[in-house]
Amino acid sequence: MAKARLDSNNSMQKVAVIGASGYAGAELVGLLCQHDGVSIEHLVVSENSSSEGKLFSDLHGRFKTLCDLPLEAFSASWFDCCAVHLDAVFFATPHEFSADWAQAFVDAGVKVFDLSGGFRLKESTDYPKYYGFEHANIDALNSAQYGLAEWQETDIAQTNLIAVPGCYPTASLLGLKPITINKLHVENSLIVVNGISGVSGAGRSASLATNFNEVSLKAYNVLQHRHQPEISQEAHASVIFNPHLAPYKRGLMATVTMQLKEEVSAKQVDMAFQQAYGDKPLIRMVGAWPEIANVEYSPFADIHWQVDEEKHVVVVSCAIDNLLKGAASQALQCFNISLGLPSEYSMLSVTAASSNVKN
Ligand SMILES: NC(=O)C1=CN([C@@H]2O[C@H](COP(=O)(O)OP(=O)(O)OC[C@H]3O[C@@H](n4cnc5c(N)ncnc54)[C@H](OP(=O)(O)O)[C@@H]3O)[C@@H](O)[C@H]2O)C=CC1
Ligand SMILES: CC(=O)N[C@@H](CCC(=O)OP(=O)(O)O)C(=O)O
Repeated sequence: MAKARLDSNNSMQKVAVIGASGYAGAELVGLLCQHDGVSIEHLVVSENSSSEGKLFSDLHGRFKTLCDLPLEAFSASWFDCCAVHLDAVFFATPHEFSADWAQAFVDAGVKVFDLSGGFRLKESTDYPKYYGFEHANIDALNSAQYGLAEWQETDIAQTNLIAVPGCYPTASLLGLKPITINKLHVENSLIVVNGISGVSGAGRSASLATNFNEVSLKAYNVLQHRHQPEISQEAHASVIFNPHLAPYKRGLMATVTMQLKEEVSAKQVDMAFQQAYGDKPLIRMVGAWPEIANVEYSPFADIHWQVDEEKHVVVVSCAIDNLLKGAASQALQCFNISLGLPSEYSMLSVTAASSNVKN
C-alpha cells in the first residue's frame, strides 16, 4: 500500500462517533479533534441517554472550545437521515449494539470501525457463550477484519468493517505474535497470559464491582473471559487468560509465558521482535520491564521480553493505555491505514494534557 501524508488529494472525512459519552468514545473524539483530515459531523449516545442534548464539552470539560458539539440520540430515524452523509463511523458502544447496526452502515457506504467485541470472534457460536447474545449478522461477522494495526495493515486497508481489538488482546497479542507466527514455541504447550487492568476498562457506568472504593487487586472471569477466545484466535495458539482488576484508573499490562522449542536461542527471539516492531513507531522495545506510568495517556505499547535458554522459556510483558492503544488510538490507527496514511498519523503529540480520564 502506498504511504502518503495528508495532502490536497485527501478530502476531509466526515465521521460520527457513537458512544461519545463513554470513556473510549470520548478519548476517540479527543484524538479526532486533532486530526486534520477529519470533520466530526455527529456525536451520538443511546436513544434514552441522560446525556442527549448536552454538549460533549459539558460532559468532558477539557474539550471546551475544542469540541462543543451536542450529543444526539441514536434511533432508526437518526440513521435514515444521517448515515448516508458519512464516510466513516466509530462504534464505542456495547457489543450487541455494534453487532446489530454495523452492517447497516456498511450497506449505506460508510466505513465502520468497531471498538466493541461485536465482530472480533470468527466463530459465531462463541457469541452466546462468551458475550451472552446470538449474533444477528453472521455475514457481516464473516466479512469483518480484525484490526491489530501493526500486524494486519493489508486486511484493514481492504475492508469496510474493522473489528478493533480488545484492550487485553492488544497487549497480549503484541507479546505473543512474534513468537507464535514464527513458530518458536512448542506447539500445543501451555501458554499463560496474565493481564491487569485499571478500572476505566469497565466503562463509565456505575457498578459495585468496579466502584473505585471497592476495588483492591483480584483475578476475575478466570477461564471464561471473552478475551480468551479472541487472543487464542489471533495468536493461532490456545491460551489460558487470567485477567485481574487493579485499583488505578487507566493502563493495562499483559505478561505472557511460553515454552520455546529446545533449539530456539535468545538471539532468535530478539530477532523475531526486531523484525516485527523495528519499524513500528508506536511499539517501543524498551529494554526493561514496562511500566503503566510510561504509557498512560499515550498511544504507545511498551514491550520487553526475557529468555531462559536452559528452561526454554520466554516471558514477554507489554503495557498499554487501555483507552488509547487498547481502544481509541488503535481505532484511529486503523482509520489512518484505511486512508493510506501512516498508522500513527496525528498521534505522536498525544499527551496527558489531552486525555480524558485523569488521575
Ligand atoms: N473501557 C475500555 O478500556 C475499553 C472499552 N472497549 C469497548 O468500547 C466500547 C465502549 O466502552 P466504554 O467506553 O468503556 O463504555 P462506556 O460505558 O463508558 O460507554 C458506552 C457508550 O455507549 C453508549 N451506548 C450505550 N448503549 C447504546 C445504544 N444502545 N445506542 C447507542 N449508544 C449506546 C453510551 O451512551 P449513554 O450511556 O450516554 O447512552 C456510552 O456513550 C465497549 O464495547 C467496550 O467493550 C474496548 C477496549 C477498551
Ligand atoms: C477492567 C474490565 O472490566 N475490563 C473489561 C475489558 C475491557 C473492555 O472494554 O473490553 P473489550 O476490549 O472487549 O471491549 C472486562 O474485563 O470486561
